Formats: sequence, C-alpha cells, structure tokens
Amino acid sequence: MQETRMAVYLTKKLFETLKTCSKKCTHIYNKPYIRIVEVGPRDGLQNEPVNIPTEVKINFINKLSETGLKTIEVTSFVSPKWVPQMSDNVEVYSGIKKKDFVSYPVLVPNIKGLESAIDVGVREIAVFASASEGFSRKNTNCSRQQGINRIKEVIDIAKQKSLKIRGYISCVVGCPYDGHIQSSEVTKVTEALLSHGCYEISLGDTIGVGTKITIEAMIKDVLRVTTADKLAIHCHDTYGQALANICTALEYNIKVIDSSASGLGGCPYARGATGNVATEDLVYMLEGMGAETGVDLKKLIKAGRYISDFIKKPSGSKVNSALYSKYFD
Ligand SMILES: CC(C)(COP(=O)([O-])OP(=O)([O-])OC[C@H]1O[C@@H](n2cnc3c(N)ncnc32)[C@H](O)[C@@H]1OP(=O)([O-])[O-])[C@@H](O)C(=O)NCCC(=O)NCCSC(=O)C[C@@](C)(O)CC(=O)[O-]
Repeated sequence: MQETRMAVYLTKKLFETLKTCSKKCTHIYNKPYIRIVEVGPRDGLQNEPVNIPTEVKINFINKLSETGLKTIEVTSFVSPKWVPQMSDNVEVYSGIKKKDFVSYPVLVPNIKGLESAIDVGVREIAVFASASEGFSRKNTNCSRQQGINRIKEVIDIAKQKSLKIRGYISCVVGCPYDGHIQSSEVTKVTEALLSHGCYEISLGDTIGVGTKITIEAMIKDVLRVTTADKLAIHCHDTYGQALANICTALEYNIKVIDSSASGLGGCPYARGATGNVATEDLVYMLEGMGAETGVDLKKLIKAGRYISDFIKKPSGSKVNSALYSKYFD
C-alpha cells in the first residue's frame, strides 16, 4: 500500500517536472524571431550635413555586417542634386564586403536609379511612396499618384531582373506639410504597392509624431487589405514614441522593424524629422521581451559608436550610452 502511494506520488512529480521542462523548452527554443532592417547607412546618413568619406561608410557597413543583422540598407540611387550625401552609391555598394545570407538593399526612386543599381549588381531594392500629397511633392517632385506610377515602372523592370522589391510608405500618421493623415490613405497606397509587386511594405512614421492610438488605428486599417507578414514598421523617434509604437506593431504581429544604429537619421525633405529608433535600443528591448533578433549587441554598440564618433555627435542610443564604457573602457 505504502509502495503504491509512493509510486503514484513519484509519477505525479515526474509529470510536473516534464511540464515545467517543456514550458522552459518552449521559452528557450521557440522564441519569436524579429527581423531588423538596419537603415543607418542610408536613412541614417542621408541627412548629415558634413561629407562622410566613402571609406567611413564602407567601414560602418562592414561592422554592421558582423553583428548578425540580416538586412542592411546601404545607400540610395537617388539624384545627387537632391541628396548629395548618397552620391557615392556605386563606390559604397561595390566596396562593402557582402556576407552570405545578408541582404543589402538600396533605395531607388526611378528608372535611372534602378539602372545604376542593376549595373553594380544590386539584388534588392526599396521603392518609396508617400501617404501624403505634400511630402510626395517635396521629396520626389511629383504627386502621390505620379509617384506610384513611377514605382510601377521601376518594379516592372526590377521584376524582369528578379530583384527583390521592398516598399516604403512615408508619413503614415502625419506629414510636415499636410498635417494629420487619414489611415485610409495609407491603406490605399499599401494596396497599390503590394499589387505592383513589393514583397513587404514598411510603414514610415517619417516625422515621429505617432502615438499608440494613431499607430494602432493606422495598422488596423492597413490590415483590412493585407496580413501582418507583409508589413514592417519604420519609426522615427522625434517625440520619443518610437519604442512604444513598435510595441503596438508587435501586438499586431508585425515582425519586421526598421531602425538605425546610434539612432541616426532623418529625411532632408521632412522638416523637423530626427533620427530613427536606435537599433541598439531596439535589440535591447526585443531580447529583454524574450524575442530573438540574432544580433550581437556588443558588436552593434561598437558599430554605432564608430559612426557617431566620426560625425562628432553623441550616440542617439540610450543603450549605447549606458553600455559602451562597461564593454569597452
Ligand atoms: C525623384 C527625383 C529624382 C526627381 O527629381 P527631378 O528633379 O524631378 O528629376 P529629373 O528627372 O528632372 O532629374 C533631375 C536631375 O537629376 C538627375 N537624376 C534623376 N534621377 C537620378 C538618379 N536616380 N540618379 C542620378 N541622377 C538622377 C537627372 O539626370 C537630372 O540631372 P541633370 O540633367 O539636371 O544634370 C528626386 O526628387 C529625388 O532623387 N528624390 C529623392 C529624395 C530622397 O532621397 N529623399 C530621402 C529618401 S525618402 C525617406 O527618407 C523616407 C523613408 C524611405 O526613409 C521612409 C520614412 O522615413 O518615411
């Protein structure tokens, strides 16, 4: 009798242990993977007033390539008259060490830019449209619809060359020229870019005015016409809302997030826009929430510090400021 009771007790104990173990295993082995799209070398540097030597850009990208990031947007093939900082696009793209399994997209506004990108061997491009009329005109010198038509021309050729095509939509909640943007406008542009052939749409809060409420309303509207696996979020941190807004996107199952090492960034044609959310802060937050990013934070901090030291600006990343001396002094 005594032995039977003991056997029952031991069996129960064993089941409890297995249950705990399987819970732990799920936690360890089934972490949700969040893909970070590093935009520092492009969005981060395009607005810098000082001329950054090509070699410095290449070193920065090579350091980022060593961190485990899987997507690094390296430059843009836009008009050098409009964005002089990116005029060394060919040299930057040709000069970087390209790692297997890392994608190095470039921003392309028109066929001229696409042709140059193809000539230098680019495999992935990013096209960009605006949810607002005012920003479209200031940034690309055409109306929103003309911009979408131009993108279609670019995509048609890019598809023939089997390039991957990512799409950006700027000003998804607010525009520096038109003010508040209706979510339905973002949804219309999302639908157009997806139907033309973008594999993913990055929703850009270009001037960082979004809050949980406005970002949530916008995402909900966009999700009427697509699914979360086709979306990414791109938050500038002008009002300190970027991480909160990213958490909102995560709640809606958006698992691709754009960010910029050291929090660099801003668009020359978006008055008042400051940097993107810092990649270091994003990685720290995501890993702290139990997600997997595949990024080595220590290496990332070094890459972020390399570029902010060069441009003689304090790092825009709180995590970089907090951890740099701990790791490297
Ligand atoms: C779209 C255009 C070209 C129209 O600009 P335009 O002046 O109407 O174009 P154009 O066709 O009349 O050309 C003007 C001159 O630029 C040349 N040109 C024309 N295109 C190219 C090219 N691709 N590569 C090299 N040169 C080019 C062209 O050859 C010509 O030279 P010229 O004959 O006078 O000597 C211009 O407005 C432009 O380049 N805009 C890009 C502005 C930009 O890069 N903004 C920042 C990126 S968007 C962003 O940051 C937002 C995002 C994506 O991060 C998401 C978010 O945060 O929301």
